[in-house]
Amino acid sequence: MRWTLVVPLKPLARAKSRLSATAGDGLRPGLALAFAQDTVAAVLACAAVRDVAVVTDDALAGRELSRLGARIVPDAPRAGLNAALAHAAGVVRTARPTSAVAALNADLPALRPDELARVLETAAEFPRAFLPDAADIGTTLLAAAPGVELRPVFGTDSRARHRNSGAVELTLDAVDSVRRDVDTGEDLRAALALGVGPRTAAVAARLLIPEQ
Ligand SMILES: Nc1nc2c(ncn2[C@@H]2O[C@H](COP(=O)(O)OP(=O)(O)OP(=O)(O)O)[C@@H](O)[C@H]2O)c(=O)[nH]1
Ligand SMILES: C=C(OP(=O)(O)O)C(=O)O
Repeated sequence: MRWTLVVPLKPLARAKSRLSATAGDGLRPGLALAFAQDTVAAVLACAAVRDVAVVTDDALAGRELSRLGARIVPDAPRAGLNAALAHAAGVVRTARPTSAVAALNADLPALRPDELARVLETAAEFPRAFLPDAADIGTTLLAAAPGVELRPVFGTDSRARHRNSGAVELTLDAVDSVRRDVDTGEDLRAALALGVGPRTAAVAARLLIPEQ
């Protein structure tokens, strides 16, 4: 089974607010874009993925991510993350009615295509399945088989909320890169230790080595 992935991204100026102690206003939007670029590049390199739609109203991110090969879906109905994901899943299914669809966060700069492929292969065994984040509190991926509605409930305590919604929790070993979302400075250090993509590495180098 090959998948269509839906990746949500807020406007860069507002993204990654919890990284403000690590990256000032000058660098944070670029860091959020670098995370999204490295995430989308890894998704597009994954053999289990047919195509990627990024849900965003950010013009710069839209240009840069479509250059990588993503389709850009405008953020509608502008009622937050879950409404945007549900809308985008509907849009991609209009084009491909029988597609398996998965939502994946845009803040996975250490993402490895082979690990994503293993997660998607396992998700394909269930109508709906999700992968908890590295902290075991949130969610990095929510998958729906062909013909099954995505019904996303990302946000606070989304691991419990996705479990309560009937989605199957995936408990795989050695898929750390798919679970390693970056919300804080400590998360960024953990992602750097796993090994991040080239765009995040370049911005992180500027963060850690201040310019003269
Ligand atoms: N399209 C879209 N994406 C969103 C929206 N809200 C959040 N996202 C994206 O969903 C994922 C998780 O978002 P959050 O944790 O709420 O925000 P964040 O920018 O990652 O981090 P904080 O600002 O620190 O909360 C990220 O990929 C965000 O860019 C929204 O309203 N629309
Ligand atoms: C929105 C979520 O991600 P974050 O950890 O970035 O808040 C979530 O885990 O449901």
